[in-house]
Amino acid sequence: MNKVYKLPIIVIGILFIVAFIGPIFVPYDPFSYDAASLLSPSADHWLGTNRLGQDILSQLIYGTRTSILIGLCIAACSTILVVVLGLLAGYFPILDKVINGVANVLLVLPNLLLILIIMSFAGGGMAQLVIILSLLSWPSYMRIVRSAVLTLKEREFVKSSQLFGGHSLYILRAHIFPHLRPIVKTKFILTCKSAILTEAGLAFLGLGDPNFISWGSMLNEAFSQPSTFLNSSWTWIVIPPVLFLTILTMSLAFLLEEKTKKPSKLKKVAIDTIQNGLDDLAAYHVNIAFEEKKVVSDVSFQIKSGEIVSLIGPSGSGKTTLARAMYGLLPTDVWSGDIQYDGKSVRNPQFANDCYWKTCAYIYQDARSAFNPLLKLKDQFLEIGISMEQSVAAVEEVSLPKNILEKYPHECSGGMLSRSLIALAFANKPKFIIADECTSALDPILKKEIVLLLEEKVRAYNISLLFITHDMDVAYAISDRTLSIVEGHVEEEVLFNARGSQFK
Ligand SMILES: Nc1ncnc2c1ncn2[C@@H]1O[C@H](COP(=O)(O)OP(=O)(O)OP(=O)(O)O)[C@@H](O)[C@H]1O
Repeated sequence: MNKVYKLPIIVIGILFIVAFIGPIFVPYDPFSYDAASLLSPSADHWLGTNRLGQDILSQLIYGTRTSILIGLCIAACSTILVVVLGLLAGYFPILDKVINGVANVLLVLPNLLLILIIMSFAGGGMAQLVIILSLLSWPSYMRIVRSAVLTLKEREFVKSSQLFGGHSLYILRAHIFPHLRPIVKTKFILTCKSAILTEAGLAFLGLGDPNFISWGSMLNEAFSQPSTFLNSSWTWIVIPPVLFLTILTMSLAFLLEEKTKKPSKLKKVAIDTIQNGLDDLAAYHVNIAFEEKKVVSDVSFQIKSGEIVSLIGPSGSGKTTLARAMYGLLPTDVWSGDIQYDGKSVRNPQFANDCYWKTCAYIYQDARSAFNPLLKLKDQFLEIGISMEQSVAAVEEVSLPKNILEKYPHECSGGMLSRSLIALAFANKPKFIIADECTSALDPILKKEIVLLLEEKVRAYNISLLFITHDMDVAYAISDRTLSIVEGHVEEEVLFNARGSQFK
């Protein structure tokens, strides 16, 4: 586990123990005035006493409990409001106007002023504070949850659950809420932090609940005497509550750091001296594992300039995983070995900048999800660094009309998008292309068309192609060689004169 992630958990754990077990062991009643005023730290009073003769250590321990309880109560109430109202507003259009309207009103109100006025008139009780802060702190995050729900309810898995007759509450709980967990976690932690700070601020201003000791009320008491900073008493009456407040709020902020995933158990294999000549695509001793599960074992192969090699294998054998590693799309800690294009390693952080769409291109399995739905196709062509004229030439080369560049992906058919993706891959005339089951979603006629187009272009420009498929016919029809992958092991099957089988 990441150290930055672990430390705040330990600190917060210790503060919880102090808050909930500490009061059992406190040496003095935090409200009693029995001791002398402003005693410096000693064996009797470890952190000294304040102006009223109250024990600072006992107050600090009770203050920790108050701050943590306030933070947890407000964060829980506010987060429940955010989730429930956000789900209802996003999923049921009829409730959206009402909930959104209330949120809009609350968002324009000056919160701090409102809290000060209400706390002054309501007497500053803890219950009032929890209610006011919970009611004022939900609108902004509710809007985020609502937007996420609006997007999620258009996704296919939600639509199909609706078609199967799923009840709205079931869909909200099982299909939508799990996607909101990162937002909910962030909201809970940030609200907890700001509630602790707000309570401390109000108590410091003298608007806290007089029945509870809090870090803010300790500071209020410390600053109520003009001589605080004229002698050394500030070191034991000001520093402890400020330090605890800082430590707790900083730990909460760091709690938002992402936990690193468990690293996969891959042995680093020493790579032999690089043997591939230029113009080769080479994989050396590639091993891929996700946590405990090994997906690809010690795979090595080379593809020479202009060669078409198919990687075939049953579903789940590791084809896509290997292809993703070959294009540098997998995190480097889940795979070992090396993969090189023209002697350039995908492990090099500069590889993506220097080579993507220039030296090598990748044709994704699903053309529709490869394009950004909010950008016209022309913007996505220009993104790879070619001019408008080159984009027009690229689409015309795959027999598409040039006006397709003015369309958004949703205005194109699956076949048009597959052709566009091929046009994009060939636009810079790269030396290598990896095509990952790029025809799997197409009907047989279109599949044949796209495969033959791909082969024609690859041969015409002498490009090396790694074609991933589980369709043997297609593999035999267009490849110079096939590699078959079974349970993560690659075996080579050389084919002579195989091209021209029944696929054509
Ligand atoms: N991110 C991941 N975490 C854990 N396991 C994964 C991950 N990605 C893939 N796998 C596992 O790796 C194995 C190979 O998956 P992969 O998608 O490479 O298969 P495939 O040969 O391309 O299958 P298909 O032809 O059905 O697409 C599967 O068992 C899969 O569960």
